[in-house]
Amino acid sequence: MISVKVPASSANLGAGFDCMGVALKLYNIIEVEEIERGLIITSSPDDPSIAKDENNLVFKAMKTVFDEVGWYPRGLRINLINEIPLTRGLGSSAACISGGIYAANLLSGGKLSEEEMIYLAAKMEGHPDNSTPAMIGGLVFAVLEDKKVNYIKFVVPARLKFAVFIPDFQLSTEYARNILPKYIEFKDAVFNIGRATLFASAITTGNYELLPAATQDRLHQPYRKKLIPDFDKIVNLSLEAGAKGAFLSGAGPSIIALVDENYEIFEQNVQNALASIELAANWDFMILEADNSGATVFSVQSTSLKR
Ligand SMILES: Nc1ncnc2c1ncn2[C@@H]1O[C@H](COP(=O)(O)OP(=O)(O)OP(=O)(O)O)[C@@H](O)[C@H]1O
Ligand SMILES: N[C@@H](CCO)C(=O)O
Repeated sequence: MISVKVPASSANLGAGFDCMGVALKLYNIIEVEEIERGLIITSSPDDPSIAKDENNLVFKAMKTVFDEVGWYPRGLRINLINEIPLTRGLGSSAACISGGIYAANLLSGGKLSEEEMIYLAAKMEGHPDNSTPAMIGGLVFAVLEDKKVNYIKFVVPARLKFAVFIPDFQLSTEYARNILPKYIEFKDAVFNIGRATLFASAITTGNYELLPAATQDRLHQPYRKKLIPDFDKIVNLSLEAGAKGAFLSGAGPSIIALVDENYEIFEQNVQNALASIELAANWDFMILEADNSGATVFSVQSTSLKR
């Protein structure tokens, strides 16, 4: 059996719609082994929305690899141990896709290169901003081209923390993409190009004082925040508590605030604020560091059946 550990991820990071994302230290484990016949999928904790047949996202990702390399297991057992909350904007689908591709490549003899796996994952997800950090870790700037992903990975220092607010409701990426406008105004495009560029420079040079300005967005948040009644309250309480910027995580509904040093004081301020204001949803709150490793092998016992 092969066990693969794959991180959660947060896409967009404010202005970088579909091109910036970071892996986070919150993980799913995907255990796979070849069996004599059939497909057996188990999951813990279980969730009715997790398919146990060929429609399972991990299986579908694995199958893209088997089709690509022309090797198929006789049968397959997949066990999923899920820590990443589903459909909350923390890259649960990208973890399934990148982790499934990574596991299938190991099971089928490691024929694909890292670049090929990154491309397959981005193509399947439709954009590379979750799948690439889930595959290789770090904070990634990435663009999906015709046959490859062009990307740069930045190793995030432990000093930068990601305060994650997760509500008790789901918002599917598909729905949150469908409500976006087909066209945007030229001035809004200019607004975002400036902020995304500033963000990349600020993050890589450690100039965190620029982050409150650099995390502003006009491409997706103004439309999506209407689906998240507490959005402004959470962003404002984070900034008042000392965050260096706060934004929607991926397609939402989770919200992330960036925190530099003094994160214990920030955490205390946020807990006090959460206890004292009225919110429409219940929000879980946790402080995470970036994961700089991406998908990794957790353990390998035997791989595939003898042929
Ligand atoms: N552990 C899992 N096992 C199987 N399928 C999963 C698992 N986690 C997520 N999925 C699938 O992915 C879907 C959620 O994907 P979606 O893109 O809507 O949200 P997300 O990836 O959590 O958020 P975002 O892309 O904004 O970060 C679920 O409905 C389910 O079909
Ligand atoms: N960039 C994507 C991330 C969600 O998967 C979006 O915002 O729709």
